[in-house]
Amino acid sequence: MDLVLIEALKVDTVIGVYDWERTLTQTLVLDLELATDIRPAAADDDLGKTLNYAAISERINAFGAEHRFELVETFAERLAETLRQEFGIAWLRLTLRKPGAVPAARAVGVRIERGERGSS
Ligand SMILES: Nc1nc2c(c(=O)[nH]1)N=C([C@H](O)[C@@H](O)CO)CN2
Repeated sequence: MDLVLIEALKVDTVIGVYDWERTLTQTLVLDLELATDIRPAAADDDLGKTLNYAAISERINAFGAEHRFELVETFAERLAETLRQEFGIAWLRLTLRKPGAVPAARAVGVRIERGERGSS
């Protein structure tokens, strides 16, 4: 199975468990690997036959503006569900980093994989 990639996408959102975090916007950094078969799009040179990484990136930014979760786990899980439903993504790997959350670390976060990854 082939992959469409989105790397180091910055997403502004209200996120965090502490009171001070409920009053401001923070920036998450997302990496996504999205399984698809790129051959139909490549054969016809047709964007309509693949996953449009620009449209998906816009949707992720809108998702960040729409929601105010406490946990990065919740953001990742709900975003994965939304993208799989809306874009028909069979399998994805999502890495979500919250830079600055732990000052001694470059970033902290979660990585999830959802769906069935095809074999061809
Ligand atoms: N596993 C998690 N641990 C923590 C989270 C989280 O979302 N998942 N969040 C926080 C705080 O919001 C932190 O980011 C503030 O700096 C702490 N631990």
